Amino acid sequence: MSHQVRVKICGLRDPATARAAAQMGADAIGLVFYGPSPRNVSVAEAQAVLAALPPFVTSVGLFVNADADWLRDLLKVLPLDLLQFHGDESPEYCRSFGKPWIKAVRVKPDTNLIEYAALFHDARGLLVDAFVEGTPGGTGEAFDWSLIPKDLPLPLILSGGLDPVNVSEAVARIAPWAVDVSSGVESARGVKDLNKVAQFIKAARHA
Ligand SMILES: O=C(O)c1ccccc1NCC(=O)[C@H](O)[C@H](O)COP(=O)(O)O
Repeated sequence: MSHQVRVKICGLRDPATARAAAQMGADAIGLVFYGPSPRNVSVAEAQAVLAALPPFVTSVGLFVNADADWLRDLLKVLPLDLLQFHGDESPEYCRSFGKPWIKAVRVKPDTNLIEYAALFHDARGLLVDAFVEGTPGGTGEAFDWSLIPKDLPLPLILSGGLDPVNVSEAVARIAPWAVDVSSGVESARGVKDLNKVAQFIKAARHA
């Protein structure tokens, strides 16, 4: 039996937008903790977003080679459900926080996703994203989906350049466990457009 694809809206920064995205049917929301990103949030902003979420919506924190002590301290004051690692983190680092986590892989033509899945075997899923030199994520760029093997042994989260127009084809072709979007539902970098969020969720679910 096929599952209904889960939808994660990434890079939310304020409580009203996060709550609206959840009410539109988002299964998960992502909070970016990466200073150079236009979607970076402070601890206080993240706390406000979490407080505004209805139940059964997964809160995901995104990190890029974050200092382990800093992240441990963050988790004492921010009850994130899931950690998403976007840098060069090792499997040992990822599992050291005692929280469920997923690993992002930025796919190049020679990337072996089966090897990544073996290396990060205790991740809850593998998020595949476009490789863009110098930018660890949220680029709005897609990659060649034919590089994704059909027999990946971890739940696949497809991201990279998805938008309300291409997401239904992506779901139909790849059948991922979940889709993840940021730029494709924005009106400007870091500014979510709720009409696009609604269109994206509808298109993903009706693929
Ligand atoms: O969104 C960011 O600015 C970001 C910065 C650093 C690491 C990861 C980041 N985003 C990660 C995401 O989960 C995005 O949803 C994913 O990369 C897809 O982004 P997009 O192509 O813009 O939809």
